[in-house]
Amino acid sequence: MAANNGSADTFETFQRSLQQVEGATMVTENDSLAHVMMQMIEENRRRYKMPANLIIQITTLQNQSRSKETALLTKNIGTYDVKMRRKATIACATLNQWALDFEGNRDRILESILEAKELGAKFRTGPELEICGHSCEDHFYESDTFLHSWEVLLDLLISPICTDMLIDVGMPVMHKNVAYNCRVVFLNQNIILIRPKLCVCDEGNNRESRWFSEWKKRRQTEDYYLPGIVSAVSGQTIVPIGDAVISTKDTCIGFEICEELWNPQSSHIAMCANGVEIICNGSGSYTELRKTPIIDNLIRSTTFKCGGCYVFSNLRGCDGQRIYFNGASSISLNGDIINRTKQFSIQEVEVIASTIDLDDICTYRNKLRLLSNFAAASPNYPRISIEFYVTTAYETGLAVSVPITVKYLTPEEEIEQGPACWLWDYLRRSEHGGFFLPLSGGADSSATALIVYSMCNMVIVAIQKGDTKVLSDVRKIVGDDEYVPLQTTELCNRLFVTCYLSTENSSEETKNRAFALATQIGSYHMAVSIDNAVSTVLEIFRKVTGVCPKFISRGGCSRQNLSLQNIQARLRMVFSYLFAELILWVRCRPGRLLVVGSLNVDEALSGYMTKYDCSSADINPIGGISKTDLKSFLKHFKNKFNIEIIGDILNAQPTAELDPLVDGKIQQTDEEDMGMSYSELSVFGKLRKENSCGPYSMYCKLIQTWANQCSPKEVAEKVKHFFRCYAINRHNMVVLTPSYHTARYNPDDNRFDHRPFLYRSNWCWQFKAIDKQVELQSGQ
Ligand SMILES: Nc1ncnc2c1ncn2[C@@H]1O[C@H](COP(=O)(O)OP(=O)(O)OC[C@H]2O[C@@H]([n+]3cccc(C(=O)O)c3)[C@H](O)[C@@H]2O)[C@@H](O)[C@H]1O
Ligand SMILES: Nc1ncnc2c1ncn2[C@@H]1O[C@H](COP(=O)(O)OP(=O)(O)OP(=O)(O)O)[C@@H](O)[C@H]1O
Ligand SMILES: NC(=O)CC[C@H](N)C(=O)O
Repeated sequence: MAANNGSADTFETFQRSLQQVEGATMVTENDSLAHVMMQMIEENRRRYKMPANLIIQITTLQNQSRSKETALLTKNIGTYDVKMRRKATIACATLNQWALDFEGNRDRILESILEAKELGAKFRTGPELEICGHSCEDHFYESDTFLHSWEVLLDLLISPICTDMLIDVGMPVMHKNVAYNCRVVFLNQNIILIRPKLCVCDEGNNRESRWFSEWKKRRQTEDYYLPGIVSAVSGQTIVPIGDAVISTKDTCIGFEICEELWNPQSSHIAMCANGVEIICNGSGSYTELRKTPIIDNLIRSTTFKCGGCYVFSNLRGCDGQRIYFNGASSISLNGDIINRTKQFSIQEVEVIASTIDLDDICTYRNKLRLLSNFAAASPNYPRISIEFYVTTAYETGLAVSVPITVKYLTPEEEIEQGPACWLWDYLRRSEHGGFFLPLSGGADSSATALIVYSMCNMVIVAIQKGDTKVLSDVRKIVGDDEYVPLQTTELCNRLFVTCYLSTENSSEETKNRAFALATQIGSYHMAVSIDNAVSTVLEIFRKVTGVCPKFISRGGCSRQNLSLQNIQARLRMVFSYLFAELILWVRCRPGRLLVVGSLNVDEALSGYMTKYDCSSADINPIGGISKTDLKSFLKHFKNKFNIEIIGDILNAQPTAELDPLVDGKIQQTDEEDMGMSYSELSVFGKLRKENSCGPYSMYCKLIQTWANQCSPKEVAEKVKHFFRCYAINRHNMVVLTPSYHTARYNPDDNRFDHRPFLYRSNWCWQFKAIDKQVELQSGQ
């Protein structure tokens, strides 16, 4: 029987809710308190068309104890606010997608949706272009890429995993023959909105405007005609495409796509001023040293200035390019970061969810008088309204997420982890059996070896944490279905072959250092003499020409000297490829190894390298890192992993060891050969690329920076020498081994640093400008 004005089912639900409230006592149908409560429930239900269970649940909040009956009754009006609080759980996915891997991408998206549900979220957002992958590049010209993206979306629409959740995915969409980079928002098989990117990114490694146009019609939508395969399922023919926001029954959600956050006129400002409470940013932001705190600060300042919740969902992984997406997705509320995924991880799918009290946004914004006044005058946003609640009915027990303190990785830690993750993705995706590295015992190849070791360490940690995907990948790589790696050094031995390739000019010191490092990290190490090969090549030359080149120290000229150096260096490359191809065959394992190169930024810039020697490999994890940053990394690694030999490696003078030794001692040093120090090279490299300095402006900057150590004339000579070497050797950049993009000083000609490779190397006009300045300075 119903109690008074309440229906029987309302009363029962009320009873059940009370049972869940700690300290609450049971009530009978004729109980006076119950009577009042039932009246309230019914009234609220009528007035606000709210589901009964939601009202009951919130109402019982006030009913902690029957002994407080009077207090409760007098607080009836007050209960009103409590009932209206809106707590929403929002999920943000970080996914390791791969360009054109539609199947894998779909599965990872589904997994993330499942995880989001398990975390109690009613809304899930994901990274930019997650369906097709970010680095499809000129595949965005192909209609197949659009077709297959719709096919994946269809799979998502019909998947039972996706029901009763508002979902937002990233994919390319062609509208009126124009390609847009979009978010597609759907709910229960219906597409709610297609939101195209408003400003595309052409900075750094990004070339988005090559494939996508910006949606220029601000605050406008048009009809998008759905492909037949999607219409058949959703029953919709047209859906809105454009710059709009979504109104649910309880909040308003808006979208930005990656670069829009960086836009000085970000649309989140107008959206926030229009009452949009949750803004999702699906991102494809690649990593660079020291970049992550910059992104977090942008996000934090967004919600600090405008209030609201900003959900930044980034990609992770090497999706087929030199860049690495590092994850570090975050959820920010009213100026604080409240949740965040890891920066660098080999976990393919990582979902975070936060519960936020949306009323905290109203309160925060209401206090921002500047925003409120701006908002009062701001024009309206087109709203797509849906019959859906993002807030949850059973919210009383939901704890809201609180601000967290983010601990940022140091640049050294970024070098330890970023390239290691990139190598891991490259290895498993290219289906190789491991890596081969010519290990000289010098700083560069040793740093490279340590990055491979770091990769093995991350794999071990992930497996110990129960990551079955990582375990199955390792098993595939080593060709053993039963294999369970237990220790980093043991895994390193399976995945990593190092080789010291000596000539008569190699010293015992470097040989011993290479051996010691290999032993300490556990790599499968070999020491091979290539002297016979060098003499055989020279003998062929002698037979053909009748002469044989000599080192300067043995009476030859510099040309002969150089050729003798280059033979050794280039033969090392030949042997590296031979061993990489066959060493797994020798070890009775299937497959072959990837050759890893270890040329650094400064050598690339100055041209202190032999074209097609060990600088030519399959991939290079340190090709975008300067010697200065590499040395700090080595120091950090020594302390963190306790690898003693790194100390000796750091103390050694960098040397190519291509000139003859005298009494077993190294005569040649890199810095003497190059005529500049590595620290000077780091300065030149940064000014050239990051500050876009030509010779003249570099000189002008350095006469100030180096005022205490060099005269203007000396500065001029150093700058001129650098630019001469750079101009003569720029051709090397064209054939640079693909390397992990690390920093903004990267000289990679193929993607990041577009320059000619045939220069007038005397820079006569530019150098005259410098000379004039030197004269002026000297006359002062
Ligand atoms: N503008 C241009 N466009 C296209 N190609 C151009 C070119 N200018 C020269 N070339 C060609 O490029 C090639 C350059 O000669 P290449 O054989 O590379 O060698 P090269 O540049 O003559 O000398 C290599 C230098 O690197 C040093 N090195 C070598 C190996 C290892 C290390 C170490 O640090 O461990 C140092 C070595 O001591 C020497 O000083 C030649 O074939 C030349 O004709
Ligand atoms: N004896 C060697 N055995 C194996 N590889 C070598 C040997 N000498 C040179 N290499 C390869 O050639 C690359 C270029 O040599 P380079 O001297 O520039 O680097 P490094 O020896 O590692 O470091 P550093 O410049 O500090 O001496 C090395 O990184 C290494 O891969
Ligand atoms: N994909 C993008 O739009 C990149 C945006 C931004 N400039 C970044 O580097 O993170």
